[in-house]
Amino acid sequence: MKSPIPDYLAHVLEKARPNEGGAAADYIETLAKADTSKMAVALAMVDGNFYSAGDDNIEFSIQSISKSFVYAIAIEDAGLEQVLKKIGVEPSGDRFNQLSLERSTNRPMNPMINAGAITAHSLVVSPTANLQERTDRILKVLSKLAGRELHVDEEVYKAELKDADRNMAIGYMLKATGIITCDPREAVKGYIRQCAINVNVKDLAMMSAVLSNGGVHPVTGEQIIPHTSVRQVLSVMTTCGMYDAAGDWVSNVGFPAKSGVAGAIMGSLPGQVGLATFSPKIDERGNSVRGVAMCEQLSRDMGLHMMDVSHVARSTVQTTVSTLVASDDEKHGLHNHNCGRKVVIFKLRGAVRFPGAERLTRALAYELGNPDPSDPGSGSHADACAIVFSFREVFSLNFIARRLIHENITRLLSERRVLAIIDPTGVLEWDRAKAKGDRHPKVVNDDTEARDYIGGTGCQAVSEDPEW
Ligand SMILES: NC(=O)CC[C@H](N)C(=O)O
Repeated sequence: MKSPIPDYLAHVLEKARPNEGGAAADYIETLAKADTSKMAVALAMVDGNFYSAGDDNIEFSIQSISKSFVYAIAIEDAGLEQVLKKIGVEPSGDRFNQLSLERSTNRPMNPMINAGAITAHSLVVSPTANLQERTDRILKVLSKLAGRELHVDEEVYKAELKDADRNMAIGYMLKATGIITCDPREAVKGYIRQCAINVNVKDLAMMSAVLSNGGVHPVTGEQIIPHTSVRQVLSVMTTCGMYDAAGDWVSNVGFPAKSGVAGAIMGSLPGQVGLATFSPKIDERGNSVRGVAMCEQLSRDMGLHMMDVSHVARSTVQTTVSTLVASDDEKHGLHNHNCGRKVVIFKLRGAVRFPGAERLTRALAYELGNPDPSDPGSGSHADACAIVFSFREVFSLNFIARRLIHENITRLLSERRVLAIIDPTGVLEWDRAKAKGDRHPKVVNDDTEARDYIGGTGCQAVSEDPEW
C-alpha cells in the first residue's frame, strides 16, 4: 500500500498554487530574481519520518527563520538571564525591520524582529567574538539541526550587504543605547551572513522537528538545544514569529512559526510535527502568501492548532505487528483475493491523533507495500491474505486519525484484501453509507469474531496469540 500522506501534501500545494498574491522581496537583489513558480511543503515527524511534495530540493536563504535558532544559541552562550536583559519577549506589532526599542528599557522588543535578532547575534560565542567565530558557530549548529552541512550563499550575502542601510542603522541604534557593545557593522554583517545560509524545505522541517521534539534531534538522538531553551524559543515564535501578523497567525493557524523573506515558513507543533513551506511571493508583512495559505490548510486538515483541546491524550500509541500463518489453506481453498497465507495484525493503543495514525500508516505502507530492493525488511508482508486492525485498546481517535485510517482501509480494500477490525467501542465510526466505494471491512467485537470472519473467507487463521 502506498501512504496517502504525500498525496495529501501534493493536494495542499495545488490548492495554494492559484493564489497569485504578493511579490518576491525586492530589497535584496538576488531574492527579487527568485523563480516565483517554485513551491514546496515538507513534514517531519518527531521520530524522524519524513514527507514532502513539490520543489523540495530547491534551496533558498533561510533569512529570518535563522532568528529562532540564533536566539537559542545566544541563550546557550550568554545565559537566559543575560539575553532577557538585552532582548524583550513582547510582540512589537511593528514591521520586522522597524527601528524601534522598548521605551522603558531600551531593549529591542523581541528576538524575531531585526533589532532583537542583531542583538542575539552579538551574544553568540561571546560579546567580543569576531564575525568568523560567530558564523562558524551558527553554521555548525544549523547544520547539525538539518542533518547535513549547510553553507552561506555568498551572492545573497553580498546582495543584502550592498543595501544594508536600514539594518546598519539598527546596529548603530543598538550600539548607541548600549545594548550591543561590539562594532555594530560586524554584528550586522554577521547577522546578514546568518540570514544567507541556504536550506530547502526538508532541512527546515527537520530543524523544526528538533524543536517539536524538545531539542532532541529525531534521527541522531542528540540533544542539540536544551529543553528549557526550546520552550523559550517556541513561546517567542508563537507571539512574535510572524511579526505584525502574529495575532492573525495564532488564531488561524495556531502553532509556533517563523517566516523568512525568501518565502519560507517553518512551523513547529510541540510533541507532534515540524513542517515547512516555500513559495517566494510575500505579503506586505514579509510572510509568504501561499505559505500562509498552506499552513492554514495544514492546520485545519490535520488538527494542528495547539489551542484545540477537543482531544486530551490519555496515553501513548503503540503499533505492533504480528504475523500468523493461515492453517491448511489448501483444504479451505483460498479464493480470489490474491491470497498468500498470512494474516497480519496491527494494534493501536491510547488516544490516537495524527502521529499515532501516521505510525500505523507507515507500518502498513512498509509491511504491505511493494518491497524496496535497498531495504530488505520492506514489503515483507505484501502477500498478506488478511489484515486485522485491533482497536480494543484505543481510547479515542481524533478526526484526522480517523480520516487517515479510513483512507488506509479504502486503499487496502481496493487491493482486494480481507480486512477485519476489532472495535468493541466503535471508535472507528465506519459508516457504510458514507464510505468511498462499495467494499467494506468487517467490524467485529472481539478476536473470535475476527477469526470466524477471516476463516469464512477461506483465509483461515490459527493463532496461538490469545489477544489480537
Ligand atoms: N524577514 C526577514 O526574513 C528579514 C531578513 C533579512 N535578512 C533582513 O534583515 O531584512
